[in-house]
Amino acid sequence: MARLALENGAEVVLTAFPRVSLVERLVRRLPGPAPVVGLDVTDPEQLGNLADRVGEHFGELDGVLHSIAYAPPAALGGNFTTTTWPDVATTLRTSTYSLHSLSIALLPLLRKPGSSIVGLDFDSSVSWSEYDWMGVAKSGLESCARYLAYYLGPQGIRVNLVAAGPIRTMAASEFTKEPGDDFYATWQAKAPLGWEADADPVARACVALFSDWFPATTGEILHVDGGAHAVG
Ligand SMILES: NC(=O)c1ccc[n+]([C@@H]2O[C@H](COP(=O)([O-])OP(=O)(O)OC[C@H]3O[C@@H](n4cnc5c(N)ncnc54)[C@H](O)[C@@H]3O)[C@@H](O)[C@H]2O)c1
Repeated sequence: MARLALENGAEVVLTAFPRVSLVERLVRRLPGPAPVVGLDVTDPEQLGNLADRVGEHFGELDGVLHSIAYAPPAALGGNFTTTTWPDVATTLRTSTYSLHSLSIALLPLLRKPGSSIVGLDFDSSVSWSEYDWMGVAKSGLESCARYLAYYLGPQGIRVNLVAAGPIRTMAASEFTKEPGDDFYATWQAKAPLGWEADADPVARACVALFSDWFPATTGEILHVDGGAHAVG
């Protein structure tokens, strides 16, 4: 996403957790400079000074991408019926409430009217084997996005989600650990357009939602999954 935005002339600031140095190393591979600020989205103090820290780089933001999720292993992987509240709470705080906390923390910097918040979602209209409490968190994320759309709309700020098909990332490997579990192949077979588990179409959809090509769209979930959500 950052690569695509930079290639298209945007300026980008990235947040990093847990290690800023790791993201700074990744940034060196990008086609242009992108400042990095540390952010634990569950830490009220870091959220409280986020606008100041980001503001040191850019006085105004055209958009915010929420690409944050975490669930402890005990909240994933078939543990749904035995997960305890502290693990559920961590999942919801990091993966659901963070859309609210990140958006509100950066609200002073968001251009009004005309800016856009985009979050990454995974279809939560059905339960998925192994996804467990992250599925619940994504349902909450979808609702949170609709409420933010309602409350921020009058300031001309749009809030939308991109529901992506599965992409091979570190986080995704947490719930596709079983050797015979070829979730990706199943998805590819189901999707009318096929599905290469490639992040590029997902990044393109995010950039489109940030652009002025969706000026009247908010509270929406845009599926970028090869069409898998639409077929039984
Ligand atoms: N990989 C997939 O198949 C897939 C599919 C649909 C949606 N998504 C969503 O895309 C987003 C990115 O996930 P990913 O798969 O690229 O995995 P990832 O592990 O690369 O991304 C998760 C991100 O959350 C950040 N994070 C975790 N805890 C944090 C905290 N306390 N404070 C701040 N940041 C924190 C991590 O630093 C990491 O950058 C997530 O919202 C995920 O649910 C992923």
